[in-house]
Parts: sequence; structure tokens; C-alpha cells
Amino acid sequence: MNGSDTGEQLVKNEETALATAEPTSNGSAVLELRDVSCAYEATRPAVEDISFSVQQGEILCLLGPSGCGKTTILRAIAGFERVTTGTITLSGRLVSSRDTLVPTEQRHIGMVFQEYALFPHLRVDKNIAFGLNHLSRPQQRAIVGDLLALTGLRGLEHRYPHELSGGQQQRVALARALALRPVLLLLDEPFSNLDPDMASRMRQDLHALLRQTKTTAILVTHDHDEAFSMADHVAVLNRGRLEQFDTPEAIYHLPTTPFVADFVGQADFVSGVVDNHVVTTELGDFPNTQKLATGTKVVVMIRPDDIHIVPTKGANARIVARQFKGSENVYTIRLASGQIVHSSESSLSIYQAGTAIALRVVATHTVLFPQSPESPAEPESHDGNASIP
Ligand SMILES: Nc1ncnc2c1ncn2[C@@H]1O[C@H](COP(=O)(O)OP(=O)(O)OP(=O)(O)O)[C@@H](O)[C@H]1O
Repeated sequence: MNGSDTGEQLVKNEETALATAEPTSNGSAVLELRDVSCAYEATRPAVEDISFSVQQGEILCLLGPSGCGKTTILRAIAGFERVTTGTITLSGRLVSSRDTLVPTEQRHIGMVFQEYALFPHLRVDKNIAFGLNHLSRPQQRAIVGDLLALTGLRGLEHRYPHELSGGQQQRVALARALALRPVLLLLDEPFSNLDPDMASRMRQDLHALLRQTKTTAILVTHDHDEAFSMADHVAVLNRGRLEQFDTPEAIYHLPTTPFVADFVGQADFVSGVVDNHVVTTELGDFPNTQKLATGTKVVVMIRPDDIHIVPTKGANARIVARQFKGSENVYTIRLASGQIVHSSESSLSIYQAGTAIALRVVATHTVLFPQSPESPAEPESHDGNASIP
């Protein structure tokens, strides 16, 4: 392992082009939440002090583990839940506060939920036209025709919901929501009932459709890949609190908490000590991007794709295990100290367990967190595989 290898190839955070986002804005926001809390039980808030805004035409993803409060926020925006503190403003109008609850039907919000909720006795075209009774027949036909084309449902307009696949039913639910030209479209885990291939296709189609119709949307998911591929901004929630609101790129590369770092991808956390301009760790030196005082103890977040294996006789680190993932091999590595880190290598790079290796670290963004007695416990268990010293 070579400390200078590590240090030379690093780029300071200040030099990156990553744009970070403001969670609130007083610009022309379609939706603005300010210090919103909701509680199902008087003593225990389900979500607390949530503030963010969504601009016209933007897609926001609410991302977090089960029970973190995603659906509660969506329901509060829709007007199904009261807020106990804070305000929700929609198109400049106060719709929720402690003393205000504008009814759902006056909020001009479209909704698509996991179970689609189509009318089983109505054909596809009638399902889509359901909310359009105030318009003339020719107007209704024109809107339905446009949406059938946009959602790829042409030819299926005379079928009943039970005669459609899950993906097709979901398109009908989308078309029905868009027919009313909502100021905001809310989607609660809309792909969770679809198989992975169909979900991936639907994500791309939905993204194109929202862009084409300039629809402002909020999508709830616990899948960070889904959030990254769909969103302009991602709000990461943990235990009812907003941990970070940012662009997908900044959430991945510049997470502001160990929880976010761990939740949005595999991450390892290596102990280090600040020595002037660098942080010295067992993996080499990293830039002291936060200008911390010499002697400060920190943990450095490192992703597996930043760590590369160099088989080296006599080196102190060892390969413990290999996990084949199709497009990559993820290696579990034990450093001389016993610390475990991970390395992502190409699917054809195969090394045996026990191989002595050096590590080349090419971290493009250095993320430092304070080392505290609490930090090891912060991330909760989920898909990620982080190990924190
Ligand atoms: N109707 C309810 N009554 C009491 N507590 C509730 C109710 N609905 C949700 N909660 C609680 O509020 C918290 C947030 O739940 P919420 O459904 O918003 O989370 P979520 O992130 O959407 O979860 P999931 O991904 O599993 O749907 C959880 O602790 C949950 O147990």
C-alpha cells in the first residue's frame, strides 16, 4: 500500500463541479414545505421539521428505508394527513398548517399508488376520462387520444383493467392522473409491483413522459438506483428526519452524513487523523478538505469503486472473499489492522481468497465525518455493507 499513490490522485472537494442544492427556496416553487411535522400518536412524530421545495417541471424523489416517513410526507402534501407544525404551500397558496387543511380535491394533485386503483368495471379509455366530465365529449376524446399515444396504450383503449399486464395498468393509472393536468403528480413506489425488467423500462418511459408533459412530480422509493435515475433532486429521510436534500450526484459523492453515505451505495469508513493539510489513514493520505485542526480524529468514507487491488507478494492486506455480481466482482479485503474494506473490480478480474495485495486508492471526492463514539451505530442495517471503525 502506498500513501503517495493515494494522495496524488485525489481531487479536493472544493474543486469538484458537483452542484449542491438548497433544500428550500423562495423562488417560483410549485411546492414548499417549511418545518413540517406530522404525528399519528401525540407523543411521537412520524416526520419532524421537514423543509424542502420543488420547482416547476422538477422530479423529486423521497428516498429512505421502510418506516422513515416517505408516505406520511406524501399524504400530508395530498391533504390526507394534518400537519402538527409547519406549513405546506402549493402554487403559492397555503394548503396545510396547524389550523389549515385544504381538502385533497381542491389541491389539483395527481396520484399514482402501488396498487393503481383503476375502476375495474370501466374500459381503459373511460378510466382515463374519469375526471373529465366537465369537458365536452370531443374535448375528452382529444385528451384521452393524446394520453393513449403518450403512454403507449393505443390499441388497448377498449380493454378492461383485468385484461392488462401490471405495466399496462400502471400506464393507465398514470394517464388518468395526467388527464387532469395536475400541478403536482405524486407517485408512491409506482414500480414495486413490476418485475425488474418492466420496472426499468417503466422508469425510462415515465421519466420521458414527465419531461414531455413538463409535469412536476414527487416519487417515493426506497431504491437509490431508482431515485438516481429519475430525480433532479433527492430528499434522503431517516427516522422521520430529512438527512440530505441534493442532486443525485452530490448525494452519492458528497453525502453529508454516514447514514446517507451508507444508504445510497456500499461504503467503508476508515479512521484517520488530521496532520496539517492531510488526513492520514491506513489506506494512505487524503486531503484535509474541511481544514480541520491537526490531531482531529475523523473517518474517511471510501466507495468500493475507489479502491483497486494490486496483487503484491509480502503485502499486508489480504483478500477475504469475492462476490460475483455479473458486471463486477466485489472483494472483501482485510487490512493489516483488521479493518475490512471493499473493492469493485471488473467481472474478469479474479483473485483467490488469501491473496496478498496492495491497494491503490483513487478517491475523486474525499468525504470526512467526525469520529465519535456514536458514529459506528449511525447507519441502520439495509442493502449496504458498510463497516465503520
Ligand atoms: N396510520 C398510522 N398510524 C400510526 N402510525 C403510523 C401510521 N402510518 C404510519 N405510521 C408510522 O409512521 C412512521 C412513518 O411511516 P411511513 O409509512 O410514512 O414510512 P415509509 O417511509 O413510507 O415506509 P414504507 O417504505 O415501509 O412504506 C412509521 O414509524 C410508521 O410505523
